[in-house]
Amino acid sequence: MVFNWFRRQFDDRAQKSEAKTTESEPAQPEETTPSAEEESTDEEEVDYLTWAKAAYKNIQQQKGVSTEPEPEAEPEAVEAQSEPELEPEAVEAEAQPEPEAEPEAVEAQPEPETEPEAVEAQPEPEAEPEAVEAQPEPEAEPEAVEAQPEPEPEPAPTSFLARAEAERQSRLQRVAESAVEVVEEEEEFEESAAAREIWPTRHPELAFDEGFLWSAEVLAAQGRRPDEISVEEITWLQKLRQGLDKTRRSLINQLRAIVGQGPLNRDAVMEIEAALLQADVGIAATDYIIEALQEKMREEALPPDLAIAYLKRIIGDLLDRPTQELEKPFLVPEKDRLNIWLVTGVNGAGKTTTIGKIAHLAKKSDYKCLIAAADTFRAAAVEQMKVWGQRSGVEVIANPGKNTDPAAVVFDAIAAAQSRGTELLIVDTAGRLQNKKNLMDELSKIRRIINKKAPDAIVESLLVLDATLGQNGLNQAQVFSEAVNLSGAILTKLDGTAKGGIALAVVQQMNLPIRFIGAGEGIEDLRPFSSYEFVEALISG
Ligand SMILES: Nc1nc2c(ncn2[C@@H]2O[C@H](COP(=O)(O)OP(=O)(O)OP(=O)(O)O)[C@@H](O)[C@H]2O)c(=O)[nH]1
Repeated sequence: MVFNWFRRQFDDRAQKSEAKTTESEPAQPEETTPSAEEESTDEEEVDYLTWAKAAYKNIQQQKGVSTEPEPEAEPEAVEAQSEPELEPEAVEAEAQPEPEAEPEAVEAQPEPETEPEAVEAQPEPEAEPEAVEAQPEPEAEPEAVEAQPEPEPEPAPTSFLARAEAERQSRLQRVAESAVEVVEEEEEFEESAAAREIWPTRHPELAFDEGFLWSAEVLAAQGRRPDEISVEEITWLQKLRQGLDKTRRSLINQLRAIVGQGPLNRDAVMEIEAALLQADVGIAATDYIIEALQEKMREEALPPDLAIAYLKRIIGDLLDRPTQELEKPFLVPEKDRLNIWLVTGVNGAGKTTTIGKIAHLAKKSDYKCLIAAADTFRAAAVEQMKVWGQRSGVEVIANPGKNTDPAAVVFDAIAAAQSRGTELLIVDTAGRLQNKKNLMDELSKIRRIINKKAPDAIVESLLVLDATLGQNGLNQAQVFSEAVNLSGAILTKLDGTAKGGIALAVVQQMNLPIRFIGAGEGIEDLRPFSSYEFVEALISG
């Protein structure tokens, strides 16, 4: 059973549920944004806590039972590689991925047959002990399980800010208590003979802390199961949240201050408008959000917490709009068929890095993947692409000559893909903007070659946009959308920018679905875009 990182599900489960969906309606959307009414209650938080503990144990177990070479070795190797000074030989030696290592690490997850008890047991707090006992950990402590659910009902504070602070404090208290339990369990585990054997394979950096709990809540809220969560998913969410920190701080602090004053009024809405514009949400998307808020306010007075929940919902719906039209929440390459993803964008936007990261996801998800290095314009681009190919373990088709015709490289790459049964061919393209006519000619020639040589392929044209450029990036995007029929956008460098709101502008102004987001230079720092996760990372407290 292979985890499909594009679909964010195990492949066989996704296929089964798709089959079920076509048989029996109504269909459940893959991504659901909880309504304001569904916002977390104390009771749900306790469930999340149980969920988080189960996920944490599962992750430790995945690392523990693995008899394969260190799975941690890969990200470390990759981090080391991102130094540009690294010797190509060293990269080659370190980057040669153990092809079996990852799938087996995935297989090492608990068998689905053992899951039903755990899954059934979760929603009922009474059933919790079985859920925890069902974890195949001999040292699961009954005392620890009994000690778990002790949420004291708290006196309802009067203002929103006071209530939020009280909730936060009580939650931190519970997290701290749970962390103690988990640490105690870890200590006992550490003392056992089995643990001494496997201890080095554990993830010392993965702490059961507030960040872990937040990530767990976000995954649980999307219907994910604790037994299918891997350390990469948790660390990615933590990274995303950390990356959006600057945007969140400026946006959320202002929103908090505004909505904390009581039911929304005209002045408050104007202040929200200013906060959105400062986060580079753009005029069109801001107008849309504010109009939706005002309409809701005309219907009913919104208390502060509902106003925030409603705002999250509006933003989530806006981000989902293009994918709802396509009825495809994620961009998933079709198996047993040639998918060609043409990656465009200006120099420096992060195309090469992004292609390397996507190739890595494809490899991890068991796709037969190939890269075409068709940016023949910039001298070092092909070499750079080859380094990323080595990192991800994906072959790069390139033409060794200087200033070769990019369309010829694509022609060769398609031929290679067809003869090898490749499922995903990712094409790197030149990003020069100085000469718009050349760019358009080049891209349309590549497109013609694809249409002619691979008429049955599923083709996507993806635009890579540097989020740190904010609204300026959108002007560049416009040029590319004139040159090639874009089908999606990829936002890079979301880490450390205060302009994360650009995601909303891309959707609203270009009507392009965001397909992936990048939040770092490492090979694991890119994931399929989830509006729910993005909004939670952007607007969570
Ligand atoms: N912080 C951060 N840096 C990134 C991210 N994606 C790419 N970069 C960095 O951005 C720089 C440019 O990335 P490239 O992948 O070379 O960009 P490109 O679009 O291929 O540029 P050319 O090769 O010049 O066409 C590199 O230093 C990358 O490490 C990201 O998500 N976060």
